Amino acid sequence: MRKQIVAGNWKMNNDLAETQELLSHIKMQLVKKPEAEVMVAPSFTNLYSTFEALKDTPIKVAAQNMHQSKSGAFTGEISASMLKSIGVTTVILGHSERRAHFHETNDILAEKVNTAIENDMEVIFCFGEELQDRKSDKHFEVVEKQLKESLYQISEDAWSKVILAYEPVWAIGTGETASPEQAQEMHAFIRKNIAENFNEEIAENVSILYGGSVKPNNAKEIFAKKDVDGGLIGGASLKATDFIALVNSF
Ligand SMILES: O=C[C@H](O)COP(=O)(O)O
Repeated sequence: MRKQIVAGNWKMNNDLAETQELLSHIKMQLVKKPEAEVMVAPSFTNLYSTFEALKDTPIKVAAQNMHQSKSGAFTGEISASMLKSIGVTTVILGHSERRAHFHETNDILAEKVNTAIENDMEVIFCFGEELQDRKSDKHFEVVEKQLKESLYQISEDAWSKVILAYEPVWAIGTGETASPEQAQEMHAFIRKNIAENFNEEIAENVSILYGGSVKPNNAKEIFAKKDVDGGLIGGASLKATDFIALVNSF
């Protein structure tokens, strides 16, 4: 049975004090044990304090990125072992903002995925088409290429460490959401593609999150779709009441 997950990607928002405040509101409002697995991904500077603050809660902490190399002369970068040394064992890879602004290609992402798996880390692998891809009816092709070139090199065993996050770029931070039907159609395509390239069991067990302008007023309908196992949330995860509403949207 695959997991339902709500993950908040805080992106480059919130300093230390703001992070502490958001965390205390989230903790206060999380009154019942969530049915879904809950995660938050703060900035690197707030990772350790967030990890410490959430120690006694069911909320997991994820990093927003990681370098593919073990160590070395990579000024400004963070390695898998650095994350693990502070207790963080989940990392978001392939977010469209990393692809667009930091030139992360499918090849680089394949290396990052491999490094994370070698380090026994859990990966939230993000992918999704741009607006022109959808307009020209290339969205399935683009998504398949992203998966094939960055993820399908992993072993069957490694899939237990993978969470997928389908995020159509045209829906991120734009207020424009994929319709529940569009999300379901793509998630079903992804699951079928995994079954064809690996097997049915892997395809059935992998959680596929949707991301892109998910808000408390549209989450229930999207999360109710058969192949949508939760969401990777940007903007709405920065407000405790909205985030908790999303956590309770199943
Ligand atoms: O990682 C989260 C996604 O980029 C979605 O962001 P958004 O909810 O602000 O559209």
